[in-house]
Amino acid sequence: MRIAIVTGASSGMGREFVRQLPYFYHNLDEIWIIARREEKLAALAQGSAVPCRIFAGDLCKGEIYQKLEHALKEETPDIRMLVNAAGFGKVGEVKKIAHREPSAQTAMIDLNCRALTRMTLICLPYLRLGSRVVNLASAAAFCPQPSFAVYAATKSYVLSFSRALGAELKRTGIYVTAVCPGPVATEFFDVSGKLPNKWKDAVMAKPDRVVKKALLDVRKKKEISVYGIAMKGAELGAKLMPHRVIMDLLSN
Ligand SMILES: NC(=O)C1=CN([C@@H]2O[C@H](COP(=O)(O)OP(=O)(O)OC[C@H]3O[C@@H](n4cnc5c(N)ncnc54)[C@H](OP(=O)(O)O)[C@@H]3O)[C@@H](O)[C@H]2O)C=CC1
Ligand SMILES: N[C@@H](C=O)C(=O)O
Repeated sequence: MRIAIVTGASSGMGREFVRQLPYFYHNLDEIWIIARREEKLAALAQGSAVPCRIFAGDLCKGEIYQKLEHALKEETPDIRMLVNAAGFGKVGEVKKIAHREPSAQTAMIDLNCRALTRMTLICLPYLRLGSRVVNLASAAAFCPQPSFAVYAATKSYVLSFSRALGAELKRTGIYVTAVCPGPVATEFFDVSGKLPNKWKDAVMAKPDRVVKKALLDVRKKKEISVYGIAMKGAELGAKLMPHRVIMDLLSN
């Protein structure tokens, strides 16, 4: 059985991957979709061109992994693609977020880093020649971001992990792509709170476009997928400019 697994499938870019995957992979038997909101997953499954298997659960808790591992052992599928899209951010200074929502920042690390890693480790034995791992990092991975500190740090982890894993797996014909968009119009900002920088509104991208570009880059076996000229500029800027200068710019 040939499958794709998508976390964070109930909204935003995860959902968009599920919608677009059948056009990029014509021979998928199933897409396994993961998130907490079962009703959203059910609605997505209903309109899907490929049968979807729903795994409803919290990736910060153990139960969902047990369900998934059980299903993997039963089916021994060929995972053509794992998309790790589940993630969230919180805007604000570290101390203020800690006061307002004491567990939010460690929960961010649990989901954005720990859960993504755990999903990858569980799926690795089922990846074959030509399989892909697609990790949703962010342009926030390129440089530390005041008022987005923990979030940007988790995304640096995702980018670093993805690149190193990709280097390890390349010889086995498995390719890893870190997707690094700037702001994308999804439910992300309902959870994260108001954008820290006004210019981000001006470069807000549409999720279907970001995901289409990501899937094209995945096909090309690209290590990093960056959507749009503004974020390509941000990537280059973070390579050329001292991060202290960028952090000062972001703070103003
Ligand atoms: N939007 C943006 O500007 C950008 C987003 N990203 C990254 O892209 C990824 C997707 O974000 P995006 O689509 O924008 O955001 P959304 O908020 O639309 O989607 C987040 C997804 O993660 C799932 N999720 C959240 N918490 C958990 C949990 N504990 N267990 C299981 N699933 C969970 C949500 O489902 P549910 O609530 O049903 O569990 C939802 O499906 C994230 O990693 C984000 O950091 C990167 C760059 C830019
Ligand atoms: N890239 C976005 C989040 O990941 C942002 O900078 O708002």
